[in-house]
Amino acid sequence: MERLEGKKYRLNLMKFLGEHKRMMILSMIVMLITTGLGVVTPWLMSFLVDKALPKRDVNLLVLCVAGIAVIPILNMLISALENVYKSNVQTQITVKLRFQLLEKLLKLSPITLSKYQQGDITGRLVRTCDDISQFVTKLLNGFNNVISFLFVGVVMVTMNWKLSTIVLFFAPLMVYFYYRRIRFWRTTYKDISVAQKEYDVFITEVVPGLKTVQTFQQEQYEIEHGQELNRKYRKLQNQLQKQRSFQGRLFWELQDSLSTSLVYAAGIYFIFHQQMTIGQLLAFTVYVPRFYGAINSLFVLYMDRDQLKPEIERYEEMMEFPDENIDEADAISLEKPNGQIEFQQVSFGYSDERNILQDVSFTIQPGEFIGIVGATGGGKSTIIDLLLRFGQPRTGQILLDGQPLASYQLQDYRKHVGLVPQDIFLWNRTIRDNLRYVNPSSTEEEMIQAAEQAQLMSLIENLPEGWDTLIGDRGVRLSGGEKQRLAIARTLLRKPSILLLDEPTSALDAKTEYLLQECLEEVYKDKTIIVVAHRLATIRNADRILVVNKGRIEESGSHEELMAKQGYYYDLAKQQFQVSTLVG
Ligand SMILES: Nc1ncnc2c1ncn2[C@@H]1O[C@H](COP(=O)(O)OP(=O)(O)OP(=O)(O)O)[C@@H](O)[C@H]1O
Repeated sequence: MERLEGKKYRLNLMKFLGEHKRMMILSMIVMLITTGLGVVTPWLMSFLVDKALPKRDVNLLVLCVAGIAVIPILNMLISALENVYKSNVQTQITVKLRFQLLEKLLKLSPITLSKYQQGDITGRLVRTCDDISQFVTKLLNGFNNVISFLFVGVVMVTMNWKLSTIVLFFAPLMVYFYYRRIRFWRTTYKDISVAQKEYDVFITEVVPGLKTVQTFQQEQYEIEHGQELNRKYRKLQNQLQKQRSFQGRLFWELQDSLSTSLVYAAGIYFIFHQQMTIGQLLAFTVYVPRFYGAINSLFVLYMDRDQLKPEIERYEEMMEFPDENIDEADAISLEKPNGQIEFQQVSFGYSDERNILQDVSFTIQPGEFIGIVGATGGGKSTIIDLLLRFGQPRTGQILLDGQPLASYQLQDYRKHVGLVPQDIFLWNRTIRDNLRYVNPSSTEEEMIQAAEQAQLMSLIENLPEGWDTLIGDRGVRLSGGEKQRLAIARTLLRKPSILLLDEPTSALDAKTEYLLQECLEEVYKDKTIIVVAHRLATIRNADRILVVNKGRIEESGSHEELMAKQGYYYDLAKQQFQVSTLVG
């Protein structure tokens, strides 16, 4: 299925900060204070050496020493406060990013999402959001560094502009170094992001697949596979960290010692020529590493931004998908459908290369019970998917009560359609909660009625905790047939006007299937029912049977008509039943 062109989505990280103005302002104030305090200490030191000491002014001396002692404590307290604010902002941004992405995912069709691996989606929903929000708070540190850089710069220039000019000598060198390195590291960042995704996918597959792993004794293979993925990730991370810390650290130390030596040499020269005081030189020895430290941190922030880029792109890619579960501007509401469904030359494919359904046309009258059978992979479930509006026909159209399906408000339409899918999904909640999920306002009587219709009551009555039994992940504590009956009861509780059942009884014994069918036919005699089945017994009583093969309707008619035709259906039946008993 071709991807619809979505609007470009760009994550504006600054906007996130803007949305937390109060906290940002507080954080900024705290940062200004801490940066200011950081500048005051060296200034007090120079004051102590140049003014208090020569004058032997005890009061001034005590004041300077007290200031030098108290400022770090104040700094620490204020920084702790700032950290609390920052982590608060970070949590809020994580929640917002996750929620925004979840909201988007819920607007996409399962067909679109089937192109992605589950682990990849979970990774985006959790880790990617965490990484992004962590970076957003690092941006606050970036402001801190800019302020520190400007503050220290201004104080240095005011103190001694000549020495300040010499100090700046190393700045272009630093810019050049980082410029070269950043370009080199960029590829590694991408590889790390891919390796992370691979591990996410592996772990989300291996846990639900535990039964398969153990049955086929592939534990060792999975351990080795997991180790291999981890090794790859660790190797890339180590390589990057080694380069970042070793090359970065080496350059930083070199630059630090050279600039400090130059400051000392030039400073002593200026002192000899009475162009500078000893106190000022002392202050410079503290300011210079702080000045370059701020520049260094800004580059580190830039590198972190680079590292985060693939993650941001992963997030944006998902957000760029156009919403699929939205209505046309003039969509009409649907009070209660009669249930007449018409496929008019419908073609559909999941990818551009191949059509799964080809020119499919049929009409279902209100209240008809339709069976769909055919070879595996022929497109039966795809017909159900289209009826649920998970995809749009590539050509042709589907009508409900004479109107295009797409012209109805989607939420309205889906209210009237009930599905029992082939691949049943149940929540790890109680039986009661699984039923209530589809109709929270249902009464106890309605739930019992749905359970009775789905032949589920015998199960509930035999469970020690009855309705309040927890059924495990995806209903793992239930048998296949029990899951199917619970899924049927759940759908019946919705009281849909159109009932779609995709292999609903494949795991049931013949007697239970018979009882269920009797019940369904009775309850749904005036409603439209479409049942996809491989077992022909399931649809034998249908008003009409559509035989789907390779994306086309090969035959259609009642069981008797199709048997008499001796075509595709007859061959299918021959494989399943004693032909003589059926024809008779
Ligand atoms: N989400 C998807 N993405 C890509 N291809 C898909 C997707 N779902 C189904 N297909 C392909 O579409 C074809 C028809 O699938 P469909 O599930 O409709 O067949 P079916 O007749 O219901 O088969 P079965 O009887 O085995 O359930 C298959 O070849 C299948 O591989």
